[in-house]
Amino acid sequence: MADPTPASTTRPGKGTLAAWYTARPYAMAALTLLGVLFLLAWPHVIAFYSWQSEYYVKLFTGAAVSAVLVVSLNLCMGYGGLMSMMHTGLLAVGAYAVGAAAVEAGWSPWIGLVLAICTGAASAALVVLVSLRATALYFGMITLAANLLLIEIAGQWDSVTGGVNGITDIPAPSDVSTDTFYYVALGAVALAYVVQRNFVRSGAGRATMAVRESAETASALGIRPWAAKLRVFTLAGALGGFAGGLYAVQNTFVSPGVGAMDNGLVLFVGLMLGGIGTLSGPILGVALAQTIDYYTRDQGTYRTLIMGCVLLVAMMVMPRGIVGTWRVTPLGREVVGEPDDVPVPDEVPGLADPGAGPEPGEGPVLAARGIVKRFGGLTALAGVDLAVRAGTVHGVMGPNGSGKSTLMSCLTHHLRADEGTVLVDGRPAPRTPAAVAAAGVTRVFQIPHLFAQVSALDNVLTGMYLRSRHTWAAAVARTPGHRREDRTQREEARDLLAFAGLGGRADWPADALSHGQKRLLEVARAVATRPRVLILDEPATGLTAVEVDALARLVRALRERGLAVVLIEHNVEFVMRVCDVITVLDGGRVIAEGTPAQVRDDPAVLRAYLGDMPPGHDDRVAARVGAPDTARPAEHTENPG
Ligand SMILES: Nc1ncnc2c1ncn2[C@@H]1O[C@H](COP(=O)(O)OP(=O)(O)OP(=O)(O)O)[C@@H](O)[C@H]1O
Repeated sequence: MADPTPASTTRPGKGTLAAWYTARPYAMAALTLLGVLFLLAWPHVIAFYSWQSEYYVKLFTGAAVSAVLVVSLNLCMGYGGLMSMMHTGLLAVGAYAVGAAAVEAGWSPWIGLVLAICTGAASAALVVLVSLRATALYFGMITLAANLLLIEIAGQWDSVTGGVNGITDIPAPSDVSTDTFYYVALGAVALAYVVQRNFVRSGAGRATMAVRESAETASALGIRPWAAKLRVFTLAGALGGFAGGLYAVQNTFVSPGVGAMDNGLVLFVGLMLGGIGTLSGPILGVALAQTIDYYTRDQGTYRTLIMGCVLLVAMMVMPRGIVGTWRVTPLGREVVGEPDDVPVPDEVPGLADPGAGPEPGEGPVLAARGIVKRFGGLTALAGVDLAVRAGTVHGVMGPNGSGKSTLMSCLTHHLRADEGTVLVDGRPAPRTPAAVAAAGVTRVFQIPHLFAQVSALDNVLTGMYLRSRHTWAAAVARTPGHRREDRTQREEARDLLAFAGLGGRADWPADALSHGQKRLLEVARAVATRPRVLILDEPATGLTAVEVDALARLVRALRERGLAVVLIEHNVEFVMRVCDVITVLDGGRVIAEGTPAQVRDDPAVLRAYLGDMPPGHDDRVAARVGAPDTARPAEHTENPG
């Protein structure tokens, strides 16, 4: 099964490798089937060979419980980018939930397992909620503190946890033999794997990875970083609690020692050895780590040392882990189609249906009133007004450092203006960038902000996050409604890519595209949000003539469908070609506004670009601003801002 994050790609080609690429899915399926059959047959096989078969079945059950826990760790660290040092704590929380339910309350351990999932999720959610503003490093430290706190609570809360002695004699569910429980644990691993896979392939999973890559970009697509973190860590907590519940049932006891940090070493070894951020790697890795742990069981204090060395070597020699490394070898690479010429469609269905929020009225769809922005002693914007109307391409020009990007950041609330207001449809814009995007104002940054490791298609699908009508729980359960929506979104994303001239590269990782293709992909991803205002910050930089044409076609198509496009651009020819209105900034002030023809001949604009010059030197402007006739009288609308 291919992971959603292709590490490296290759073309089908010819010869032996091509034959291998054809045979590979079958070979992988056969290998997986063999592995599954071996695991299913294990209790019978070992009963045949050993009189200690129950011990070995329990050993495998323990490994399965660790596999559930490592899937949980992979979800938050690999896909969510959230360092967790509290996974042994989550194991303990789940184990105590089962212990307390079964021993203290006398409930069935099965009910205890449900309770374990809930308490694991609640503990993880609480940790995220108290660390919303924490950076990655501090988040890791907070989880470490949380783990210590959980162990302390377990040791002190005698009436529920049994204090330092813990809870013993947790009854096994009736009629469940060692072998049956082994199969239950195997089923739990399969369930955890499916939950993980469905989540990372859903819109919520793509949003999680978007936040991991860049919270700023994710916000511009309407993804709330805190919500994405809360979601993935809560899901990881639920799986961690589930693993803890299984642990308690298997071992029939739980004590504060279960949460001890050193128990987590085997998890980290498994995660790094198998391949963090891959679907199957961590499960394979934890199986290997458990095997090493088993064979070093008689080494006393050296056992931890050996594990530590394995972790170190794995990280130094194979930082991608076994699965990650396999996937960058010629044999394991993801095969993508040749970049064939997919015809450019005349229509993209989704484009005709722009925008969240109310219908635009007569007034500007996006407006700035008196925006002032200072960086220390530097006034980057000194009272800028801007009014962007639906169905227009509004250019924003100005020399370097004139404040264009700062203005865009203030419009989308990526930066907070010191003075002034931003209005969307005449009403004050929401406070956060994600909420501004949700209100229909999307932005493409000056420096490409793509999700490099995922495919072009997945990048565009990430842009559709806001439009999903299904919850992440529906995505994890793969309900029929969610599957239908997924199919429709994929078709639309492919159409959009084709419309942007990237039809043949939908399955390529974004990283493998040329600079110009990356810019176009970013625009396509922003269009996928179906904005009503699309802000493009220097989109034509570094594009070839063909790519500039594709961009111009896209921009015109958006205007025809009633969108407002705000275009910051230094490519004057491009601006003159596609813009209806142009605002020119200089020194943080609006110095001119009008049609391309008006702005082109404006003396203030000429001065801003060329400095003061003697009369009659307007011909220099023809080269700089692209004016065919510089002798025409200036008719400009000056706005001193
Ligand atoms: N985060 C920041 N901290 C300090 N100064 C900043 C910051 N961002 C921008 N500036 C300054 O504000 C002024 C306006 O910068 P801005 O990037 O908005 O200009 P621009 O017109 O977009 O320029 P360019 O065309 O080169 O991208 C510049 O003097 C810049 O150095």
